[in-house]
Amino acid sequence: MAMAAALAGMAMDEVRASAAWVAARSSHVTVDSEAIERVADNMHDKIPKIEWDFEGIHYFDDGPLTVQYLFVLDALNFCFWPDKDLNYDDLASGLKAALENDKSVFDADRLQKYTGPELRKLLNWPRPLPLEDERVRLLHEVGYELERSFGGKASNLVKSCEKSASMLVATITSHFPGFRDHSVYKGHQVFFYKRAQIFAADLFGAFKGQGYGDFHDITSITIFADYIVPAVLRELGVLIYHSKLATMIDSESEIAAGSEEEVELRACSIYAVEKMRDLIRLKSGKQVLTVELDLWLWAYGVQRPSLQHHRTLSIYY
Ligand SMILES: Nc1nc2c(c(CN[C@H]3C=C[C@H](O)[C@@H]3O)cn2[C@@H]2O[C@H](COP(=O)(O)O)[C@@H](O)[C@H]2O)c(=O)[nH]1
Repeated sequence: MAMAAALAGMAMDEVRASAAWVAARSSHVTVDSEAIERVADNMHDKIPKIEWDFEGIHYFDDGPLTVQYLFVLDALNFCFWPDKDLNYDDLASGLKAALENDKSVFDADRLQKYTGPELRKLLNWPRPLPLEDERVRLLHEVGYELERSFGGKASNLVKSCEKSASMLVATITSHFPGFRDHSVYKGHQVFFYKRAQIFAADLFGAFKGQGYGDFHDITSITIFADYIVPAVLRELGVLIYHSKLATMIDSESEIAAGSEEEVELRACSIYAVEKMRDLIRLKSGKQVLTVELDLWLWAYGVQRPSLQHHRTLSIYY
C-alpha cells in the first residue's frame, strides 16, 4: 500500500508539473498574467458557489448505485459537439432515466455486452452517438475491469482508495486504459486525467464531501481540461490565441488530437487556473478549491453557447 500511496501522490503533481512545462514553451496560446491578476482582483470575494447538480440532471440515492452511475457517466463524458443537439446533460439525464427504469442496467456483466444501438436506446437518442464505437468499447472495459478487480462495483474501487482523490485517480488510470488521458508534447509526456479527476469531483459534489465523496486531498485536483473551460478563459482574456489558432477555432476547423495546439489549449488552461487559485488565496487569505473554480468556469461557459470552442475528436474530453 505504501508504494500505491506514493504513486498516487504523484498523479496530480504530474498533471500540474507537465501543464507548467507546456505553458513555458507554448507558441499557439499565451497565458496573460495581468488578466489572471485582474480576474483574481475582481472575483476573489465573489466567485459564485455553484451547486454541483445545478441543472438537476444527475441520479442520486446516497448509496453505491450513485457511485456506479457516476463512474459510467464519466466513462462516457467526452466529445458531444459533433452532434449539435447533443450535450452533457443529455448523457447525464439519459443514464439517470435508464437507471431509474432498471436498477441493474449498470451491473458489470451488462456493461460488458452493450452494443451501439443498445446504448443509443438506453439514452433515448435517435441516431448514432459521436464516437459510438469507442463509447461502447469503454463501457465494456469498465464492466470487465470492475468485475475482475473490484467485485463489479465502482463503490469498491472508491473504498480501496483510502479517502484520497489522488489515489483514486492513480487507481483508475492504472486499471482502466480508457482513462489514461495524456499526450506527448515536444517529446515530453503531458498528463491531463480529465475524466478520472472529474469522477473524484463528481463524488465530492454529489455526496457533499461525505461518505463516498470524502477526500482529505480534494485540493490536489486540477481543472478538467475540456473544450468549454479554455473558451471561457479566452473570453476572460486569460488565454490569448495566436492568429492561426484563433482562425481555426473561429472557423470551426477540427484540431487534431495530440497536436501542439490541442495540448497547449488544455495545458495552458490548467496552468492558468492554478495561478488564479494561488492569487485568490493570496488576496483573500481564503483557500479556494480548483473544483469550485472549474464548476464556476464550466457553468459560465455552457450558459453561453455562442462561445466558440476548439473541436478535437477525443475520447478524453
Ligand atoms: N471542466 C469541466 N468540463 C465538464 C464538466 C462537465 C459536467 N460536470 C457536471 C458536474 C457537476 C455539474 O452538475 C456538471 O453538470 C462536463 N464537462 C465537459 O464539458 C463538455 C461538454 O459540453 P457541452 O457539449 O456543452 O455539453 C465536454 O468536454 C465534457 O466532458 C465540468 O464540470 N467541468
